[in-house]
Amino acid sequence: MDKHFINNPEELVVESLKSLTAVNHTLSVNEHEKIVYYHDYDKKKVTIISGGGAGHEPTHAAFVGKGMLTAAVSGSIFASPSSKQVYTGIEQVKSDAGTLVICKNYTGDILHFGMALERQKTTGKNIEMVAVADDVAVGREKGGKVGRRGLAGTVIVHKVSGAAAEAGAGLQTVAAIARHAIANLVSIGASLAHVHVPGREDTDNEDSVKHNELELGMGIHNEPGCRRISPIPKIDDLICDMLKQLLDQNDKDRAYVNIQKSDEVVLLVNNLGGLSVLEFGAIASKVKELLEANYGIKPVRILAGTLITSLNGLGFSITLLRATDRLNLEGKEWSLVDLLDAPTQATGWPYTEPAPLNSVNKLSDVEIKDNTDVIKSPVAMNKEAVRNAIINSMNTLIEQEPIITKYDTIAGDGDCGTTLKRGAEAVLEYVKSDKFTDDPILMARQIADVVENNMDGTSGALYAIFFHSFAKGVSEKVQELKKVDTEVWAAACRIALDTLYRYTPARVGDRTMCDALIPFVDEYAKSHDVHKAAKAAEEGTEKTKTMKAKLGRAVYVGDELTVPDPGAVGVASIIKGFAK
Ligand SMILES: Nc1ncnc2c1ncn2[C@@H]1O[C@H](COP(=O)(O)OP(=O)(O)O)[C@@H](O)[C@H]1O
Ligand SMILES: O=C[C@H](O)COP(=O)(O)O
Repeated sequence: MDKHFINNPEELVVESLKSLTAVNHTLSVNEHEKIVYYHDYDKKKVTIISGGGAGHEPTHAAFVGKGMLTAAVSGSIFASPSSKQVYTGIEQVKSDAGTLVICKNYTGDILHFGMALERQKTTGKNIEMVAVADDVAVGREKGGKVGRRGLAGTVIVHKVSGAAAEAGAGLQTVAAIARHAIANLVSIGASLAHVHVPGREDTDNEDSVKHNELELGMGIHNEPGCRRISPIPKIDDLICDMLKQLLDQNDKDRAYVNIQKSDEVVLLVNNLGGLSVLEFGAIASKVKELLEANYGIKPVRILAGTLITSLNGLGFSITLLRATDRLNLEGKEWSLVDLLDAPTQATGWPYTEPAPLNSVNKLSDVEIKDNTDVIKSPVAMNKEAVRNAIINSMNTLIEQEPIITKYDTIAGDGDCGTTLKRGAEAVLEYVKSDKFTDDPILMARQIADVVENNMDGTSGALYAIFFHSFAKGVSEKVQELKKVDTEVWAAACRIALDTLYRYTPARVGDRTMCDALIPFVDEYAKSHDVHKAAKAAEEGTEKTKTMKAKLGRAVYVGDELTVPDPGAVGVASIIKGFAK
């Protein structure tokens, strides 16, 4: 997708950096050198500076804050900042205790950060530098002298380093902790598409990721990974493939960290910027499950979120940190998990209350027992007659699904027909099962439960309200009248409609399902004649063709509607089936 609101890359970077100082009052920004820094830092503690190309936000500037980075330097999109920028950044947060420079293992970063480091050393600065290389996608052979790329593990190094510095560790200790973390990190990504860099020509070409394929191990600058996969695999298969790349010790080309189920493992699932929160959440959940199912690894910490992106990259990455070892430095035992748990004011860090190691959920899910509160009917109904009537009704509704879908595609979002069909099929399954009962009160409640559990959207809600109230009405009327006949059904419908009125302002003339339901209930309550009532519903539905919608999505479509309201067609179909 090469559509952007802002196409000037330079403006993008600076304005994005400024946004961080807007949301975090402890930060300042040097716009000219594109440096975000924590201005209240303690000059007696080690400062941590990182940076790199823009386009990976929140990395790095959103990780600036007490307890994490002291400063971050941004280059242009996907390009390293200059050594002058880095030099300035180090100067900006110089400290008596020294500075640790963290960069990702990309040639531009290594050179520019390295040059700045050397220049700073000539001034006598106490300064160290580490380069993060956690990507396993490009194995040893292909990686050659360049080595592994830096991915989401970089953020973990930011955090453990910043926490150690905040705890007062000396520079050599902080650097050792950073190096230890780097040596225990493995990451891999998967992407469905390349990203477009704002301001650049459209980059679609014959090498672009095709619609039916994905790139396993794609880098965060559209770099190739280990292979293309087509067709796109099921997510479970893809995750298993990715976990194998991370954990398979038989793969000598990329077995970088030997992680066993006895280890303390931190899992980071990272959104590369373009996955919906919905889809990303599902992926993160599956990664956790498959890591445990296939490797017996239950992470002691799970981080999930958008931590290092590739602009709006349609993909995700998995990072594992082997956090088992404790480092004994400066007379203290340093735990990577404790350092990850330490608080920070950096707004980009997905802080959650640290759970005790290996804690388990203490609460069990409450279980609602089916219909234990239902009063037993004093009378039985003609079970087969009612079953057949319901079957006729549901089959009629199912037959109408295509036309309802057609109308809702025009007047709504096209899902009304399938919603109703799904509900009808579930009701059919119930009435044909041995759960179907001759107890009218229990039967009405079970129908309501089936509707509620199988229909969603507006229809699902309205039908569930109606049928739960209908069940309540059946219970009241059967106990009052000690019989089961059309008088009871009609009275229960009236009670149900009166309840529905409390949840929707829809009345006749508003172009909704109520244009069929209200005439039906009125006629049925008056004549107890389902055929007359079905006709009334049909007529009410026909009138919706010329109505102006006052409720539902049809309101947005405007006045040019000539089709009947899909919801009303649904109601009329149900009743028509009963009248057969
Ligand atoms: N406020 C409302 N009250 C009564 N019926 C409504 C209302 N809003 C929508 N409807 C009915 O719901 C139908 C659409 O159902 P459905 O597709 O489930 O809605 P949605 O797409 O909003 O979830 C409409 O045709 C109309 O008959
Ligand atoms: O954003 C990417 C890196 O930070 C820098 O990449 P580069 O080495 O191509 O300049």
